[in-house]
Amino acid sequence: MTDESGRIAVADLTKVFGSVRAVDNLSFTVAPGTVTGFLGPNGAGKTTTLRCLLGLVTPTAGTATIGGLRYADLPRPSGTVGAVLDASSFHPARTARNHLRVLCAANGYPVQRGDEVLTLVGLTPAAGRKVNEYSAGMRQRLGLAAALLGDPQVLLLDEPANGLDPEGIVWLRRFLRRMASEGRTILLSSHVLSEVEQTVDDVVIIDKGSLVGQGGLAELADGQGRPVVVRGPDLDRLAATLHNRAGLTHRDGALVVTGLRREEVGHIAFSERIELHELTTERSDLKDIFFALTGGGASR
Ligand SMILES: Nc1ncnc2c1ncn2[C@@H]1O[C@H](COP(=O)(O)OP(=O)(O)OP(=O)(O)O)[C@@H](O)[C@H]1O
Repeated sequence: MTDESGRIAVADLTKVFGSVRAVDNLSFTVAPGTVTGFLGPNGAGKTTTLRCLLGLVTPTAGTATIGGLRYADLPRPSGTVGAVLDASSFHPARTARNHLRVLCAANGYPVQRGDEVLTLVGLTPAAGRKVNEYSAGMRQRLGLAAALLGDPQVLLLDEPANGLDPEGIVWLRRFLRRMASEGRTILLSSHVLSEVEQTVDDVVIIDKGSLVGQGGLAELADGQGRPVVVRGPDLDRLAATLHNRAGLTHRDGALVVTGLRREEVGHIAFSERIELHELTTERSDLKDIFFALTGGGASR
């Protein structure tokens, strides 16, 4: 797999439905080999963007491409991109195995490919059961199996954690990590940050159709100024040294410093010969970052 063939590029994308600007001049790229969370409140424009990438919606302006090509121009669409937009649209009376056989026949894949993808998603023991007996988590897996039929370089998943129990979320996380480690590009949407926080490397955050943040999780968290927690026997002297350079609070015997990076606090302590027993960056609550960027709640 070459890098460029699996790169997702959304450039100046706008989609207007009547009076609603569902996507508003949105630009971002997603690199192969990563799992990227596409985040935003309900109605932010995530599904519309994914549908533009899949050629299901015609952009009002701008482009949404995979490997530099619009979906309609891909020489082997199902071998390039697999998608799960709605994991409930299966024929209820069909078994999972039969469902995949129908898809294999329709797309020109050998029938055994259906069984291969069922194994990949761990559904082989339930392959002979009717889909209407499937749980929400099993349907998600079946949707993924169908998306994988063409061994695509890119996976686009709309709210894949929906309906999954904690065990299912752990499974999905491992599965997507494996897919990314094979060089695939994974873009998954969610409006529930905590569901994908442990799964994604990078995030693209949108609100009201526009980009409000993009980057690695740590990078975004740092941008919001994560507090630095310091412990040691001489915190009063450190506080006196820092008091006009940073925000300071005392908590549980520690000094909590805001407005300086951990390295800066460490350097100042070192140069003032102040002994430290702990110097850590507080784990930022991504939920707070998300809310700070989007204002929280539904966009429209
Ligand atoms: N076919 C359509 N016709 C009219 N309006 C639409 C259509 N599709 C989407 N919209 C509107 O565009 C906006 C963005 O919707 P979209 O489904 O892309 O958001 P989303 O971020 O995926 O939301 P959710 O998290 O709720 O799935 C919403 O206001 C929605 O009502």
